[in-house]
Amino acid sequence: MSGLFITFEGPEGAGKTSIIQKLAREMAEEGFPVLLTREPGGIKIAEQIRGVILDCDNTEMDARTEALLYAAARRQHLVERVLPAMKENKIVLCDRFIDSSLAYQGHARGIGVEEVLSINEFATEKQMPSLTIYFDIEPEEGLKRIAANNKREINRLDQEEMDFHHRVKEGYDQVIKKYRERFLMIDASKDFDSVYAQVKGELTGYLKKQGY
Ligand SMILES: Nc1ncnc2c1ncn2[C@@H]1O[C@H](COP(=O)(O)OP(=O)(O)OP(=O)(O)O)[C@@H](O)[C@H]1O
Ligand SMILES: Cc1cn([C@H]2C[C@H](O)[C@@H](COP(=O)(O)O)O2)c(=O)[nH]c1=O
Repeated sequence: MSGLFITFEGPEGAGKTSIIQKLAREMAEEGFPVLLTREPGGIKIAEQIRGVILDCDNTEMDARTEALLYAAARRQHLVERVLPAMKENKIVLCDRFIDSSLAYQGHARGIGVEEVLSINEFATEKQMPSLTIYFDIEPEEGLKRIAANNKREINRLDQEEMDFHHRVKEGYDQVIKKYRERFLMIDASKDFDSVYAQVKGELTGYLKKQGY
């Protein structure tokens, strides 16, 4: 398989989506073969599953049902969008992937990181990103940013209590320890331009090492 699969992770409101959108635009202008996509979603079936998972009315959803729905959306998105793009030598930039499931469902929901990893290994046939850029921010700060953005729709997971968001951060800390060599850490608490410069600098260095 050629191409590159790069994922972006972090708690709610860390700034991933805004930064990656600008990054993808600039990289495309510079001639890089970039594909920007997201999870859950990115293609029709996965966007439909996203609707079910994030619907604020679905408060009765069981934690394992939630984990399976994320894994199902991931499977379809991987085979329909990510892998074909990689075959065409594209650089796939994906807003969230398996690490979100390990942190949110595995740790924060209490299912267990290894249990959630095993259903995801089934879903992905062990396809992992080559690089993951982690947006490091305290949950309170990220949620404050979301609250200040009146265009952003609040979803079912945003509405979880503060303890849940702290457990998500703890979950990410575990995942980063487990896969240390794949992660690049970004201080996402800084202003937008500083965060963008950090991400662009790190990614450019990585792409050079990969022969781009
Ligand atoms: N460095 C920054 N400083 C202050 N505000 C920011 C910064 N980066 C992004 N924002 C703003 O914070 C809000 C959340 O950003 P964004 O949607 O990009 O985060 P996200 O990590 O994708 O969140 P989520 O995963 O919850 O969707 C937006 O209103 C965005 O404009
Ligand atoms: C992939 C994935 C996502 N989540 C959570 C994380 C967020 O709360 C939402 C997605 O919303 P965003 O605005 O696109 O970040 O879903 C999760 O719990 N598990 C996952 O695998």
